[in-house]
Amino acid sequence: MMRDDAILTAAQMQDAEQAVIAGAVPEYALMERAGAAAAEIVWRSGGKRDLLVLCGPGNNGGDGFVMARLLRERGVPVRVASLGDSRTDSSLKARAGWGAPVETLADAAPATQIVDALFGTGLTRGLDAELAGRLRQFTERASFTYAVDLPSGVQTDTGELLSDVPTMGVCIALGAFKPGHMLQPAAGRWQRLVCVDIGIDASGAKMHRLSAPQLHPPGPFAHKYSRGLVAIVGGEMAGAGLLASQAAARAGAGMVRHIVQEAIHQGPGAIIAQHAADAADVAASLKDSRIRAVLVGPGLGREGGASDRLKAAMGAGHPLVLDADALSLLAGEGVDAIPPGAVLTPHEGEFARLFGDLPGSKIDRALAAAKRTRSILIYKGSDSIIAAPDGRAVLSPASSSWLSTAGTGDVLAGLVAGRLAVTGDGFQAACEALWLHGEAARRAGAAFIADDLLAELPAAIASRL
Ligand SMILES: NC(=O)C1=CN([C@@H]2O[C@H](COP(=O)(O)OP(=O)(O)OC[C@H]3O[C@@H](n4cnc5c(N)ncnc54)[C@H](O)[C@@H]3O)[C@@H](O)[C@H]2O)[C@@H](O)CC1
Ligand SMILES: Nc1ncnc2c1ncn2[C@@H]1O[C@H](COP(=O)(O)OP(=O)(O)O)[C@@H](O)[C@H]1O
Ligand SMILES: [K+]
Repeated sequence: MMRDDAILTAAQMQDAEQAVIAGAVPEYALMERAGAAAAEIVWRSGGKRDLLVLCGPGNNGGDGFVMARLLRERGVPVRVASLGDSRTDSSLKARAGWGAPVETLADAAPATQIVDALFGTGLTRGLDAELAGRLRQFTERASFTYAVDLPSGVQTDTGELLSDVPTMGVCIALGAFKPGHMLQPAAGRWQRLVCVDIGIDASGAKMHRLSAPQLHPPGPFAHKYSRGLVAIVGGEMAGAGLLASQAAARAGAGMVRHIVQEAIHQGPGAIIAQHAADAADVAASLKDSRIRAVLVGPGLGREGGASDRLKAAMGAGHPLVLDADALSLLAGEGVDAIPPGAVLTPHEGEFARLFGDLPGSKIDRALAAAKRTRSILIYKGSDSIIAAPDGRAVLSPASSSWLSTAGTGDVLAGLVAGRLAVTGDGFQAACEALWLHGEAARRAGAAFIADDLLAELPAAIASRL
């Protein structure tokens, strides 16, 4: 049955649909389910306001015809405009079920509500300019707008906009999310995204939407070491390391040591500053079998002894989180220098420096990089992706754009290290950290700075216990 966080590509969706059809559910029955579920959303949202359904030639258009029929039965004043003939058996059947006149897109008058059932997963190229323009006109004149499965013009598997796509009110994903529902720039093209069950089995999906984690308070016999000791190897810029240290501590680690280059104590008393002037000192500081995670990168710098400090951190044999300057330094050496099993947190620039110009969607690129390095990747951005070498991927729905401020990446890296120390599992730690990061940003509201995220973490964690 439907997992409400599964993400399927167009081809995987087709396979899932074929599996249901092979189980003796006719394709048209699936279309009826899709149309009924989408119609229910329109009904709840727009009630009896006048509605124009725009139908394309394929099964997306078929869903539109089913919606039109069902909403007419509920007393909604419905009109349908189509691009031309319906070209699939199921959509012809749905059109026959509508059984009323069909207008042309050129002649149809606007309406208070618009359903875009022009193209879904079968889109092969952008809408021609005239059609895209007409869709935009209808959308701009309507108060309620709905996209069936995907807004027409969105490439299902990459989230690219193949033609102009107006922002819709509600996007109704059918049966499972598609990559285009999570990836930019498509992911900004609606105000609300819902996924409706049409009875396909997505339990084998390897891609999921990031969901709220289940966290646990420390047990009664917990102590600071049992909860996880994190070491953060800093360098030139102590501020970034401090942000990361506090995030690691607030993520639930029992103790955080900030291994600093300059012997100046900065930051809250709970963070233990440990002076390590050079790489040998760093190596000595990390000779502690109680350490469960080492983070290196935030504030490390790239000059002077930064590279040696990085090597000392990587050589200590503890579970690793590599961020920021660590990634840039490693890019200079080639990806083979990255120890397998680490968690890497590159933004777009760091990713390009490390892996060059990989082909495919952002998901394809993240998965290829995870496989190549045998590491867990958080490929950051407004559509962050967590990828594992075994092909698992978790996609974050767009989080607060206020995160685009200096230091938020350091907070994320600290959260990953903290959760890694607690859980011992890089993939789980990445998922928990990314969710906490987004949730802290949501709670922080507008115009926050990276430090403000730290104060929101206890409440974000408390909400998931
Ligand atoms: N296959 C199934 O079992 C089900 C499919 N469903 C719906 O079917 C959709 C996929 O249906 P289809 O595979 O028929 O594809 P679509 O309905 O998305 O569109 C494909 C048709 O449009 C044409 N086309 C593509 N891009 C075009 C462009 N830019 N300009 C003009 N024509 C273009 C194609 O040649 C093809 O004829 C899903 O998104 C979903 O809405 C649902 O009914 C549920 C069941
Ligand atoms: N427009 C945006 N919308 C949502 N999240 C964003 C946006 N821009 C950046 N982020 C997030 O903010 C963080 C920024 O990290 P990074 O680029 O490493 O910055 P810094 O190194 O200054 O801390 C990442 O987690 C990234 O996913
Ligand atoms: K559509």
